[in-house]
Amino acid sequence: MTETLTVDVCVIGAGSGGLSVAAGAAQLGLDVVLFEKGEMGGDCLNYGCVPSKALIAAGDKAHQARTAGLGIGAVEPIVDFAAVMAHVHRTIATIAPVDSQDRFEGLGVRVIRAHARFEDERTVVGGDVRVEARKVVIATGSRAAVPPIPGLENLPYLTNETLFELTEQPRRLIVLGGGPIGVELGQAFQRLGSEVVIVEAGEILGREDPEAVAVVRDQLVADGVDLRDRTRAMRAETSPKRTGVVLIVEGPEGESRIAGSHLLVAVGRSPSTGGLDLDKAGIVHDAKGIRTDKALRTSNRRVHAVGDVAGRGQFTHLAGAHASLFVRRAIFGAPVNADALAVPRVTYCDPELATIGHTEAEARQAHGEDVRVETFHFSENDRAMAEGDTRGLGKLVTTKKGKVLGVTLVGRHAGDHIHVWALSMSAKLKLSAMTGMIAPYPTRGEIGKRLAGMWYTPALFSDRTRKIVSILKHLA
Ligand SMILES: Cc1cc2nc3c(=O)[nH]c(=O)nc-3n(C[C@H](O)[C@H](O)[C@H](O)COP(=O)(O)OP(=O)(O)OC[C@H]3O[C@@H](n4cnc5c(N)ncnc54)[C@H](O)[C@@H]3O)c2cc1C
Ligand SMILES: NC(=O)c1ccc[n+]([C@@H]2O[C@H](COP(=O)([O-])OP(=O)(O)OC[C@H]3O[C@@H](n4cnc5c(N)ncnc54)[C@H](O)[C@@H]3O)[C@@H](O)[C@H]2O)c1
Repeated sequence: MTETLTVDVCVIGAGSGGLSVAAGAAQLGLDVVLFEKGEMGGDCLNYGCVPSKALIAAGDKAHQARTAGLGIGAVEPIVDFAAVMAHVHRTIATIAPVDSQDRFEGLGVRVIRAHARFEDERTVVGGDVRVEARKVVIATGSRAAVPPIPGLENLPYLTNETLFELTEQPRRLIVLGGGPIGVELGQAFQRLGSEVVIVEAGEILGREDPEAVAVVRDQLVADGVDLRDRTRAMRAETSPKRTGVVLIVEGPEGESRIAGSHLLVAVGRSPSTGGLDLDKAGIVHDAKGIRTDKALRTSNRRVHAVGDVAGRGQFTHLAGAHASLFVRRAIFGAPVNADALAVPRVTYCDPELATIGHTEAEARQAHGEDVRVETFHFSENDRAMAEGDTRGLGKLVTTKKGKVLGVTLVGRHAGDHIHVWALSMSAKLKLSAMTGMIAPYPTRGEIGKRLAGMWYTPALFSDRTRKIVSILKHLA
């Protein structure tokens, strides 16, 4: 028998976005229903950020052993793949209680483990429950896009949803797609001892600053990854002995065959809108996701969309930011603007590549001549020298008046050093705030202050300043 609930907020999807909405709304005293058809925690916890970072950490350990240096002898590490995967799953299990049904029920949320869909403009149904809500939030995320490559459908290819279930280490892993997923996981598997080939239709990490990508590329090549840029997959076949896969590709040198024991498809994501019956609720959507305005409202004014499904970027921290915009707008009525968020992104390869705002190329396209770029290399950072790892650089992109348009950092722990720029951009701080900050020495984080300092250097040590100093000297 169907139970009917009337609530304040109905959330569909218990991933990064949906859980943040549900927790926020419930803790503010609202009645909340949360539908989840799969695992609590969604992609990030179960098939995305968490397992991938755990795997990358194991790959990093293997790499450190193999390369050591600074007077420490390198050794070829013994990789116990089953133990590595046990670490991956232990990490998921350790974090899982934060996203669990128990925790959310403890917060007062009614959690329904079922597929949800719209029955009409104001009703959501799932399992044995019909929900009428003042506000509905769609937070159904995204899934790996599978390209229409002839033969692929007949192969046991991997995606992020199946990769972390592997019990045997791939001997030779073909990674289709050189975006963040392909590069992060490709490098991790190579370092764990698999042979990895990355097949990329354009350039790897094509959205990022080419100078920064070159640093990552050099490391991937040094690790032994076989990088095939500007290479398109034309067909896929089972290998002659049926023990693996063969990808027939067209690259700069013409057509060739790449054989592998496994194939990982990582060519982007498709919004999870299937089976929601969005049309019954009058919700406009397309291949990029559900269309939303700057308050994340869909074409049905009762319904909002947050996270990957909103087609505005695919990051856990962005889904979280969307959730907080929803709470501010829909619950407190405050004005919000999802188009104006300063969203950092980090690819957790080694060295890490972190960006916020415009790259240099994007800034030049948007601002023409009104662009200044300062570049500082880790080869001039004392901590990097002490650690014997001077790979990488930072780039600060501003207008000629000093408005920060974007920052790119590539280097060890770059993801931790982009935070200060995320604060600077979200709080719209002046560059002088960065030079006025005392940065502890010696840290890689000093790169932020150095970049800002470089921006002022020409004006500070100019003839005009010298003249002022000379006048002040005589007045003193
Ligand atoms: C390999 C990989 C690595 C990643 N690494 C990072 C990283 O390091 N940092 C980062 O910021 N981002 C990373 N991401 C991206 C990040 O995982 C996503 O941006 C994030 O999970 C999006 O959250 P979400 O809430 O929008 O969707 P999801 O986490 O996908 O959650 C959506 C939930 O909705 C459920 N659902 C769908 N349809 C229905 C329905 N009809 N009824 C009920 N439930 C439904 C799904 O089962 C799912 O649990 C990574 C992604 C991948 C694939
Ligand atoms: N560290 C992180 O924050 C992190 C990590 C992983 C994923 N993510 C999120 O997930 C999203 C999806 O990642 P992704 O790497 O799957 O997608 P992506 O869209 O970022 O990159 C996919 C790559 O595959 C290439 N490609 C597309 N079709 C191809 C084909 N047929 N043959 C060869 N190459 C092809 C594209 O040129 C592109 O470079 C990311 O954009 C990011 O938002 C974030």
